[in-house]
Amino acid sequence: MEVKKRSTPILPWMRSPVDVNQFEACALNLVPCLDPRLTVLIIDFFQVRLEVALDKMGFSSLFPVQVAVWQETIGPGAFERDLCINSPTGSGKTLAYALPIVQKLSTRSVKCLRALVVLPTRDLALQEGLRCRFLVRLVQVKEVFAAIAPAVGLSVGLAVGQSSIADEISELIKRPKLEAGICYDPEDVTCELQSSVDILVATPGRLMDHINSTKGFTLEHLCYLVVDETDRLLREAYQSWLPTVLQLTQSNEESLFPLANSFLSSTFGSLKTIRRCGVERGFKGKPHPRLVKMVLSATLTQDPSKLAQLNLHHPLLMTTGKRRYQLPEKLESYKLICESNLRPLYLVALLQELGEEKCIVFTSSTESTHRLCTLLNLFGDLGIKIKEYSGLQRQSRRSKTLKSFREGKVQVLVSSDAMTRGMDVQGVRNVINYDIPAYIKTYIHRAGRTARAGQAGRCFTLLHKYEVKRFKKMLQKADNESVPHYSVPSSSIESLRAAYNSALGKLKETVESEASRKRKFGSKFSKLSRTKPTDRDDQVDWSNSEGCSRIWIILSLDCALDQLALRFFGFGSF
Ligand SMILES: Nc1ncnc2c1ncn2[C@@H]1O[C@H](COP(=O)(O)OP(=O)(O)OP(=O)(O)O)[C@@H](O)[C@H]1O
Repeated sequence: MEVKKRSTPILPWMRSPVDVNQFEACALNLVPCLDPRLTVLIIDFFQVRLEVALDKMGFSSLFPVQVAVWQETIGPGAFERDLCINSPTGSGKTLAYALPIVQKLSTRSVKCLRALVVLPTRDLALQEGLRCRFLVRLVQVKEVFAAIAPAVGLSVGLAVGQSSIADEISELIKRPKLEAGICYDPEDVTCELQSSVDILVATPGRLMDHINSTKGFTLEHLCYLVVDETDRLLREAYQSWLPTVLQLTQSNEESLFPLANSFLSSTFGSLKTIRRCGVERGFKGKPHPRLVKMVLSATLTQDPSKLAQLNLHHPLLMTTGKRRYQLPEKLESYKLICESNLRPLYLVALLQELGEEKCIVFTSSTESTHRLCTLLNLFGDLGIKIKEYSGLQRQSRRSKTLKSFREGKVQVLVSSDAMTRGMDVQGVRNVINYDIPAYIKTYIHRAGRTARAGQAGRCFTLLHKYEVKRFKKMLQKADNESVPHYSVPSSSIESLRAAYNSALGKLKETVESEASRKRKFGSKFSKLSRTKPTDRDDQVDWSNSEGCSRIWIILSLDCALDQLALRFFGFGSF
């Protein structure tokens, strides 16, 4: 009997997308209308100004998705429609939106906040793993803007809660110079506050903090809103940031009546913002003032109710190929079948085969990341530097590890899903799924840490024979019908057995001593929990009793798991 496929409802505009595959990379000197200041290095010795643009970033051409978006923004499309961009990991989505925005703003005369890029994050310490992956992504996005924006006189800011809110405010808002000895009216001072940035990359939590409490912070002049990692961002409300931003940027009546507008501006100052007007299909020739939106992901949601929240204007879907999920073109996927209890052994044999190539090993939880990394380091000298990268570690430690990995001082990172989205580390040749990912989206984002920017890469998944069917079905969703089998020579496995058994013995001791340390730390922690919070977005809210009790639960759970692993040393946790 033929099984009927369940069809997911899809929005009408999604049925006729622009296929990014139709576009070819384009040399920078052939990109139409590209501001020359963005392609050359400007050095101004007198003002000690060094501006780094695309050339200096090592970019000589635009990638297909960047060309496609350029066409719809600076090219004939002229930003007439909101864009939904679904393009594989590592295909260059960041520059695809950064470049047209910077080009468009390059002619602005007054500095004010005109472009906002929002990326997801979590505010609770329990979800630190998720926070850290997005924090890295946020910084990367800011760096892309910061590499091109100064060349045309624009400045970029970051609002993520890494520094104190006071420091962030001083970076984002310019205060008027006040002369000593003069008494100023606070209202006058507030009126004089100005934005120090044209473009802001922000997390929803910190954005809301600035909207609610930072004097001089306004979205009144916002022209461009980018929602990166859209599917993740729309999954949660994040303090209702989206309805708030949409409401604050709604075109008000006066922008439809230029005379009223000029009256207001002459009364209240020289700066006025008239939202873009476009005469478009479906608007019966009426101007439609609006904020331009660009939403992006490698796994863009097709859920109508989620997309409706964005209030998109005549949206245009830009996607790669026919399938919703696409893997990078030069990614090779392999499966490696082994018994569950021998997985560490197979992993070590595989790592030895891969030699010094940069590699990320993904596990399904922070706990198994920790144990696996500890075990690998107890194997004796493998000749490979292996480090843990997990949400249970301090931010400073993670940053240090990531730096060493980028510099090639560490070859293997063992990570939970803390690194799956957005992380861009050059030269990662291999990704290994030590635990099979639960969803195709997770597979895509994990595998997407390699084979970036048109480079080749491999993704290995360790599987028990009973998992093969599920794995195959999952990869079919990304049009990956056959995943070749990768075999490790049995001689390699045999030669590692003795080292494995000894490593397991040492792991038992390590786990025991860690468990007792954690118990001690736990009692200290209860005293600590009464200390005062410093910054909401940055740290755990210690005053929040729910936050504290949740941390307690995770610590006790971790101790319990340690106990369990010791008792049943069949390594269920691996
Ligand atoms: N035109 C270009 N020429 C050369 N390299 C580029 C170009 N555009 C982007 N890159 C590089 O490609 C890599 C991937 O870019 P980016 O992080 O923007 O991809 P992405 O599509 O956002 O990936 P993900 O979905 O995983 O976040 C980066 O290292 C970036 O520096």
